[in-house]
Amino acid sequence: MPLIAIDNVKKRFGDNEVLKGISLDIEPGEVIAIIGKSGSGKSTLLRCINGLETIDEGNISVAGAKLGQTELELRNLRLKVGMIFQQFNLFPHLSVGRNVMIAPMIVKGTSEAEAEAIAKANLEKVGLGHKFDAYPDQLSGGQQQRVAIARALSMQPQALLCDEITSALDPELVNEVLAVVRGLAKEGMTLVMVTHEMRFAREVCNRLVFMHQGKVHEIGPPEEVFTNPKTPELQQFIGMTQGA
Ligand SMILES: Nc1ncnc2c1ncn2[C@@H]1O[C@H](COP(=O)(O)OP(=O)(O)OP(=O)(O)O)[C@@H](O)[C@H]1O
Repeated sequence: MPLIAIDNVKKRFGDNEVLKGISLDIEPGEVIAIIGKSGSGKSTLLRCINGLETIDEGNISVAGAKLGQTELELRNLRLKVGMIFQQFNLFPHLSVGRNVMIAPMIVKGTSEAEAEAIAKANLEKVGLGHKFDAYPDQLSGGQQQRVAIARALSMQPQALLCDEITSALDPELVNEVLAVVRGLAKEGMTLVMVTHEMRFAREVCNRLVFMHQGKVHEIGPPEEVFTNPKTPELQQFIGMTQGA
């Protein structure tokens, strides 16, 4: 059974139909990169999977449970699927450790002692165990994004959605974040990433989804998609991103 099943999903903003019938099954442990031009609907698709946007038609289910549209159902969904954004959105007045502890404590009622243990383990995992008591403004952007990853992991999600998580970083900080993602992929975490890091997508992802004008235009293993694009739209996109 797929972990995430997306079936003929349509999404409109006013007259603008942004997702025009997306179907995609994501298996447990798969690492999927979503690529495509600006405005093709990549972020909207991720936000629909996480219930941050409602859908107009179709179905999404996660771990066999259909994505409902009530606030409670969406909240339960967000417990299963974590999301990391371009902006790290850490609380500046809280220490790194508290930033990671707070979601499980508030959302799940995890005890402070348990939340601390989980936070420490996840900060270790992203290479920042020694920064537990530091504050976000004492960290580089790459380190802050790694804290955001630890924060998402602390909710013990079944899948992680990553929306251009390295786009706000200086180039020299990109690799430390991608290394963390690579580690998660190796451990078997299900990952769906919107990314412009083509080399990373090629090396780490099982499948690549090329979106064009609100549709899955091409899909397949990265080698196949990159070396044998079937449509002129993908050929043109690959030409645009060469060297990325
Ligand atoms: N909240 C919103 N209200 C109205 N229109 C929106 C909203 N969010 C997205 N859109 C529109 O939906 C379309 C797709 O946007 P989306 O952000 O999903 O594209 P994208 O492929 O992720 O692009 P980018 O690479 O630039 O982030 C765009 O035309 C955008 O203007």
